[in-house]
Amino acid sequence: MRPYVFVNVAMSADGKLSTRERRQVKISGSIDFRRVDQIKAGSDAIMVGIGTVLADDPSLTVKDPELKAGRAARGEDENPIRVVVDSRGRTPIEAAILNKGSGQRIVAVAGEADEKNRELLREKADVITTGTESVDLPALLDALHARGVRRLMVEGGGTLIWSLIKEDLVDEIQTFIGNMVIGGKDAPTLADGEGFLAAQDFVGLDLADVLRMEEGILLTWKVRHQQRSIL
Ligand SMILES: NC(=O)C1=CN([C@@H]2O[C@H](COP(=O)(O)OP(=O)(O)OC[C@H]3O[C@@H](n4cnc5c(N)ncnc54)[C@H](OP(=O)(O)O)[C@@H]3O)[C@@H](O)[C@H]2O)C=CC1
Ligand SMILES: Nc1nc(O)c(N)c(N[C@@H]2O[C@H](COP(=O)(O)O)[C@@H](O)[C@H]2O)n1
Repeated sequence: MRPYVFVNVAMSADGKLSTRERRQVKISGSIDFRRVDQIKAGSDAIMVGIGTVLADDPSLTVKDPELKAGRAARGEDENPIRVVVDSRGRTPIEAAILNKGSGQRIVAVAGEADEKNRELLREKADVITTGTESVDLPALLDALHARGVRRLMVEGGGTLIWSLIKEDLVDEIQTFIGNMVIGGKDAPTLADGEGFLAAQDFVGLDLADVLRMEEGILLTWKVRHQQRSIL
């Protein structure tokens, strides 16, 4: 069993999540920021890859005091469980995600992670080990479900999202598309990794919603699970 998995990212008009130097870019405005805060507050857990932690040092906390209070009133921690997918246990011990705000943290590592790194991370987070060289994502989602996670938000980046899509583990994709071109063939996109080659492997989507927002557009896609061939 796994949680409902939805991806949320902001991208430029040319589909980039940031610059080729992987520097964080402000793509969306205050209305989208508020929307992201709301969907975060409505999630049981929020997940990012280690690339995002090293590039952006995000806290992934709920920002609005009313949304935090709403979670507390429902008997939940102020923040959803924050999960880093980090095979080698490279999450810096001083990272914002491990230190800012209350709530549980999980660092998901693979079997080959250095034991010293794991020991250090255990001071700040639960460490879940799955897979050998890289994190076994189906097993991780299974472990999160066993801990009560039913709704999982994935904030990026492109490498992690690609793996989740490839393994047919994503149910919904929300993208805010902003009014800028970032460019660069090496700049991260929604789904990096090796990509599919054959049309029958492409992931089919149903357009669930289109919303004009500030100077951009918010698209919501539902993933068609059944129509894909086995990878
Ligand atoms: N605009 C937006 O909304 C957002 C933009 N971003 C941007 O995205 C960029 C970061 O993305 P990216 O560099 O792709 O990094 P990711 O955050 O996607 O992290 C990828 C890393 O996760 C680790 N990992 C472990 N197991 C797996 C697995 N099974 N599948 C995939 N990855 C795994 C790997 O590192 P290892 O082998 O060491 O474990 C891998 O390199 C930054 O520039 C950031 O600013 C990020 C989030 C949102
Ligand atoms: N929704 C959204 N809009 C943008 O314009 C962005 N640049 C991002 N980026 C991601 O949001 C995360 C920040 O989290 P905290 O504010 O530190 O909690 C981080 O992962 C960015 O990459 N998102």
